[in-house]
Amino acid sequence: MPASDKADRIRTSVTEQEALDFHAQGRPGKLEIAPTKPMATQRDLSLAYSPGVAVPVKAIAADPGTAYDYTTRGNMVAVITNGTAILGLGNLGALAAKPVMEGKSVLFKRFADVDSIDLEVDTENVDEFINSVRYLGPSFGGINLEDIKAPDCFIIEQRLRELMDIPVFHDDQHGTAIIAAAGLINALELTGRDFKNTRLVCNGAGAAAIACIELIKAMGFNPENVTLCDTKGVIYQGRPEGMNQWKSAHAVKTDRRTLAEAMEGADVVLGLSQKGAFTADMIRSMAANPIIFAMANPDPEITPEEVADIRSDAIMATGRSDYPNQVNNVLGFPYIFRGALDVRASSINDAMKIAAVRSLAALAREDVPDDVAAAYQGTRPRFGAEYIIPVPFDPRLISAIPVAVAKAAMETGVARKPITDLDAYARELSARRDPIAATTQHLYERVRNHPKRVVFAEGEEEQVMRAAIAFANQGLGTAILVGRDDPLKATAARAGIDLDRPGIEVVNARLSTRVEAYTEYLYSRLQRKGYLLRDCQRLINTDRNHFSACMVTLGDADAMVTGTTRNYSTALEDVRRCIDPQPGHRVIGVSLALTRGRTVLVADTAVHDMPTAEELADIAEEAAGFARSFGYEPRVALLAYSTFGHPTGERSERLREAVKILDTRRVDFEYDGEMGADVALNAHRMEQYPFCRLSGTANVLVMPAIHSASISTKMLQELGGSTVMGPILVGLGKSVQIASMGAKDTDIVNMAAIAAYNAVA
Ligand SMILES: NC(=O)C1=CN([C@@H]2O[C@H](COP(=O)(O)OP(=O)(O)OC[C@H]3O[C@@H](n4cnc5c(N)ncnc54)[C@H](OP(=O)(O)O)[C@@H]3O)[C@@H](O)[C@H]2O)C=CC1
Ligand SMILES: CC(=O)C(=O)O
Ligand SMILES: [Mg+2]
Repeated sequence: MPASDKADRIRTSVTEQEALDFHAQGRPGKLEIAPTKPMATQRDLSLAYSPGVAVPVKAIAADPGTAYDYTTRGNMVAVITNGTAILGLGNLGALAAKPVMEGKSVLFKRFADVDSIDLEVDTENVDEFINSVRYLGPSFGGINLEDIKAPDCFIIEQRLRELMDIPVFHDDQHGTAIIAAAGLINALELTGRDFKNTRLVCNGAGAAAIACIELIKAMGFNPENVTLCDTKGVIYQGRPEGMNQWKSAHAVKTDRRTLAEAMEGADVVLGLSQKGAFTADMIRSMAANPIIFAMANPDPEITPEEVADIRSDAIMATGRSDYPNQVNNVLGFPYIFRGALDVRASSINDAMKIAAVRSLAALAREDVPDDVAAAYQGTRPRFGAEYIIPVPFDPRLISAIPVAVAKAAMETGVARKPITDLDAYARELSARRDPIAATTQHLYERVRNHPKRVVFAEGEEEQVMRAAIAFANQGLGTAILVGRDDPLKATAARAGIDLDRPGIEVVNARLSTRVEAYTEYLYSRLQRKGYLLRDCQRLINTDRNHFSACMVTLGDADAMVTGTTRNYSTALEDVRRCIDPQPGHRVIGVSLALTRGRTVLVADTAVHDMPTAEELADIAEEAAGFARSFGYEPRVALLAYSTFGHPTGERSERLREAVKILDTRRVDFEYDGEMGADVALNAHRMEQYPFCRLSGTANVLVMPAIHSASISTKMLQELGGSTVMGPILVGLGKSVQIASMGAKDTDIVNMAAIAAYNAVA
């Protein structure tokens, strides 16, 4: 497949409206602060606040190191900017930088469980900025400077490093340099080049660019072979205009004056400048097998499609997440600070940065194990031109990079709390990562690689239209909206939604040429169940669930999503009138409960009211199969209020019976029960039953009945802070998902994506 086709296929897009809606919906912005201690009783108040709080105050006054034990300091990083170089958008001011800084803060949390707050300082005066930050040291374990223009950023970072005793790290400089260096090491290896003889051009001579070339030179890259360019062209020795001391340090003796001249015959070009800075002719003039890192955000110096149109021998990377090879500092800052915080480092030094580079470069060369493959684009990546660097969702990053950084900090004497057992530390780190990212990433990427036609049965609803557009825009396939023309158009017009776009189809049941075929099909199924032909005609003409389910059954769509306007059970009955279970399967609902560091699947949350022992065994089998399809190796616990026979009771008997039935079926997954939820989910509690056959805590929970399934998942969601996806329908002969009544557009897209995923052969 030509590279440009591949890039088109992989690239996703979001509309400007979607980006605004995403930020505005619910609580505006992307962050909130949540307490970590209960504040429920008079006693809590006495401990958290006066008088109890005085005790840690005195302890910290006596020994400042204990602030790490008694306050948030040890896991708290400030993301600080003045908005003078926001991405590649330029100087748009402190306030406009806030969405990016909130974004960096949530990435800290999402990827490395580092708590973070954004601070926008409204001054372009270097001294004022330094003074605003220097006194904030007691509040934080680290300072991540962001999007401050060069050369101010060099002075600011240097002075704050001298003034503060916690890590001060300018992400655009060092974060970018670390990732670019790791990608470069791998790209050089793949093209048979080395640090000595490779000729590199760097376009941009600001924060990111200067740090990148300083780091690679520090790692051994031949300085004579590096040409730096800025808006005025090549930075040559003696250039009079647009210079500063940081540029001068990298000025070279050369007759070349323009970027185009510099790039002629170059092996590598790093873009840390602005959208569109590289032309086709420049790329054409580069050496064979050129390495092109177009890292400007949000739009690169040249797109992978444009490069692919010119030449097929390039290794291409951008700063964006929707192309292969994302060279972006998101791969670095969460993990570098994780490691630095965990050893209470006083700074982030060169050894720690180089350790991060090597760790990242090495990870891309390793085989991708099964449980990690899920984070990649449907297919398992292999070290090569389209995979020179891990993706941000790679779950190995959290256990690899912080360990390397912490180790380097200890070796260079900046660790104030060394870690003795680094293996145990690596294991702890894995548990800090929220698994939802890898799960959903895998699902979306698989569908993107196999786009589907999904019918959205309730097409007249505004949130369904928005979901359909998001589905199509994300490259998941074609969204078919079912609805009557007039109300559909009226709702779209009122909501300002334009449905006339690629990837969206509208089908009106009354006008469809397929009505007769659907009616005949439905009548063949229902004629012995008391339905007349005219009843079936009415169902097809007027009921969108029946019409849509028949579309899927008769091959006019691959999958269906419904549920926002009806009760779950009503929608399910409608669908089941048209679609049978998969042969040999039982239809059940599985909910995914995602809590920090852990995912559990709960079944049956949708169909069986009070299952028999036989049905419970079926549910266990269906749920285990579903777990595998999502990349989890199932450990199934059949739950009850009792554990292995105590206390005795009739309800637990059914679960015990189900375990015996599974024994006779010789299934190929781990299961045991009956047991309480505490035993299933807590390794120490499980140890009290050494005969328990599960090799670890359960990740699939079979509930004794629908009420306990529903109550427990809803409690997890409301009280436990879990994200719950589902119920996801499993076992139907065609792929249908039912969203919950009143679901928002993002929930509906998720359900549509799951429906499409299940339709992928
Ligand atoms: N992928 C990633 O992880 C990251 C990417 N970046 C991207 O790098 C770019 C620069 O960011 P940063 O270093 O923080 O910003 P700075 O403001 O510090 O530096 C910008 C530099 O780019 C130069 N420049 C701007 N336009 C052009 C052009 N058309 N041709 C040549 N040089 C140009 C400027 O030249 P002059 O000195 O003459 O004004 C300046 O040297 C941005 O697009 C940003 O998004 C940054 C950090 C991380
Ligand atoms: C990624 C980043 O930090 C930037 O583009 O500025
Ligand atoms: Mg930045």
